[in-house]
Amino acid sequence: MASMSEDDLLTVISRHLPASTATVPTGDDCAVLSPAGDVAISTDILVEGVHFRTDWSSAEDVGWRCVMHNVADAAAMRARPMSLVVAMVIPEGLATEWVEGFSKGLRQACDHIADQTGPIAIDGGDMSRGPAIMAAGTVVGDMEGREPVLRSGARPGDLLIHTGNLGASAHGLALLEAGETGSEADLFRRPVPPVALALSVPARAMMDVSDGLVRDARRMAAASGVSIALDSDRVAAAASPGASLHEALTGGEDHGFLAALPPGDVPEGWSIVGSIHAGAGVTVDGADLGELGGWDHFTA
Ligand SMILES: Nc1ncnc2c1ncn2[C@@H]1O[C@H](COP(=O)(O)OP(=O)(O)OP(=O)(O)O)[C@@H](O)[C@H]1O
Ligand SMILES: Cc1ncc(C[n+]2csc(CCOP(=O)(O)O)c2C)c(N)n1
Ligand SMILES: [Mg+2]
Repeated sequence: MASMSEDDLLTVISRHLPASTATVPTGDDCAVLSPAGDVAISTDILVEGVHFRTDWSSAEDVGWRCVMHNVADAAAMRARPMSLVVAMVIPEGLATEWVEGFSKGLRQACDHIADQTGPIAIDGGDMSRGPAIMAAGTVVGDMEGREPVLRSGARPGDLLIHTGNLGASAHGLALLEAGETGSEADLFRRPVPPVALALSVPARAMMDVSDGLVRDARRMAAASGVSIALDSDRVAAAASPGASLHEALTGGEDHGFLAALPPGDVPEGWSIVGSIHAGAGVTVDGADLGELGGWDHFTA
């Protein structure tokens, strides 16, 4: 690593990135994009020791997550994820192979998303030395003429629906902490947000679930000025097979989608987990949950 210049490292990284359709792709001071509609933009950081451990996740896994955490935010607005820039902090002594593997993971995730919703590329980034591995992705989403779906659109009478691997990441984390393996550990390493389902759902409100169902539902309830009633039987039925009810209610990082849908048919791939009412806050089976929460970086 010490012998590699920044330019050499960039050459290694670039070799693995997906082909771009950007008007000006990576390589200049900025990329230039030509979206069809309004732009949705969001950013998400992964920090070694906080979001991943290198003994639990390969470099490819971390690259994959960097893309998935970001594209989920774009899709949650009903924007088609079209481009990412990725800024990295690389500690001294980190093998070039790790950075190369990370780039391969970016590519694998972009290929997966491209298969679902169309082309997406890494159109730039930045690198610096620093004390721990960090990767900050910034996603650009193309609204393509659609109206954004906000957290504030839920109305009393709506159904609360979810799609994704609810609780899988939390269960996977528990498996890894116990030194065990399993399909949820794989989903922790490589979450798969169902972005195509988010882009097509006729929802009134939507968000990706990053900090846990209850905590994120509270955010939707607050933004919409409504109360959200979660039904534990329905949550358990919607949960990822190995996940407990507690993991489904409080686990984060699955990056599935939570949406408020006007009454009617539930689209394929989505499950009802609750309902929207007048009032405030979130209940489970009618009970106020007090502090039962989810992930908070500053109190965890
Ligand atoms: N440091 C910051 N400066 C400005 N805005 C911020 C900052 N951190 C968060 N925000 C904004 O606050 C809102 C809530 O942030 P939060 O990180 O909870 O978003 P989120 O979508 O729930 O997270 P995730 O990326 O895990 O899906 C977002 O609109 C985000 O852009
Ligand atoms: C090593 C390790 N320990 C704990 C966790 C759990 N974890 C970290 S951040 C987060 C919530 C989402 O954060 P953000 O909103 O920043 O995406 C969760 C559930 C992990 N992933 N890795
Ligand atoms: Mg989000």
